[in-house]
Amino acid sequence: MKFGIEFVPNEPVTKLNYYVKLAEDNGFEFCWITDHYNNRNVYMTLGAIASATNKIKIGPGVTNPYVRSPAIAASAMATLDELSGGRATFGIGPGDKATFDALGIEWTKPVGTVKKAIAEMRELLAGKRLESGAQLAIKPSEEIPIYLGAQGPKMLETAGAIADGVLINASNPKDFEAAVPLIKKGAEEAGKTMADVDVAAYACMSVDKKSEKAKQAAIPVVAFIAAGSPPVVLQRHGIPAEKVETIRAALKEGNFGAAFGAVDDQLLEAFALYGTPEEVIEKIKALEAMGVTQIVAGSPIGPNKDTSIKLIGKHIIPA
Ligand SMILES: C[C@H](OP(=O)(O)OC[C@@H](O)[C@@H](O)[C@@H](O)Cn1c2nc(=O)[nH]c(=O)c-2cc2ccc(O)cc21)C(=O)N[C@@H](CCC(=O)N[C@@H](CCC(=O)O)C(=O)O)C(=O)O
Repeated sequence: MKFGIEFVPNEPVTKLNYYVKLAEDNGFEFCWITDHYNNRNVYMTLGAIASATNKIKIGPGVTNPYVRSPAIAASAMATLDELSGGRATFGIGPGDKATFDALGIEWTKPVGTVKKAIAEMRELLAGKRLESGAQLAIKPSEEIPIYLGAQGPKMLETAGAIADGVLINASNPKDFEAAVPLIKKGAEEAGKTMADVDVAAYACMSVDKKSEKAKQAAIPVVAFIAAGSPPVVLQRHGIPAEKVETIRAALKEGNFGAAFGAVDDQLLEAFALYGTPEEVIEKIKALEAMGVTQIVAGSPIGPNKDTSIKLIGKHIIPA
């Protein structure tokens, strides 16, 4: 099993550098930096991380083809690859509607747009010229792996067909029971096998020596995940729509006490990997049995990031 870690660049980059170096020293193989326009710039953050680390693979987890063209993203990734000594990995997804509404960007044909962007990036990163005439003057040292952030069925099939890996915002085996056959279908139709696709559980993770402390730290993140989950996901986990409606309404009013108070064990089991290292190891085994090959420790990571990164490095990664 590979291990990655996700950071949202919503705190000073110098602090992120510290956490990523700590993750590298504790055996994490990948670092994924989220990309939302209102946070610190993903590529400037990655450039700083490249200079602060020397082993961990680093990249956006995930950007999208609407806010930057494939040529601009390819230039950024070739630069990151040079800066990091060949450790660049690229994560791209269709982005989300709220972002594009705020930026006045029309969000059309997400599957087709992502497909085209990945094809153009592969061409550009191989030093080739696009039909448009675009061509990079810088070529990366190694082929940069391209991961697709996906949840929907068509996007999952597309990931299997054209990507080296897929980053799925999910923490429960039921989600991978549904996703892996779609990824497999896409891979096989493209003449690939599942061995060619790194299936990553981009999980809400919370680890602590005390299970209750880990659980409390996961609750706020689970509230937002539950509120943003489509009906198909709620049905998959047998979660009544009205339970999530209560949380959605409370979050909308800014009543975080009521929203977090409505998060119960059913929601925690569905949307988080939480508990003591021993408890989380058991949950990871269940994900592995469903075909997951990378665990990405996503927010909150635990009640205390430092402690949790060290606990994961000491007890979970070697297990
Ligand atoms: C577009 C959407 O795809 P989706 O995979 O479900 O998208 C949900 C998320 O993956 C997407 O919002 C990601 O960008 C969210 N996301 C992040 N989004 C961000 O903006 N920033 C991040 O840092 C980020 C990180 C991240 C990490 C992991 C992950 O899994 C997702 C992450 C969807 O609806 N797909 C459906 C239908 C799409 C479809 O059929 N569209 C047609 C036509 C539709 C039309 O007419 O427009 C087409 O595209 O051609 C499907 O896959 O079946």
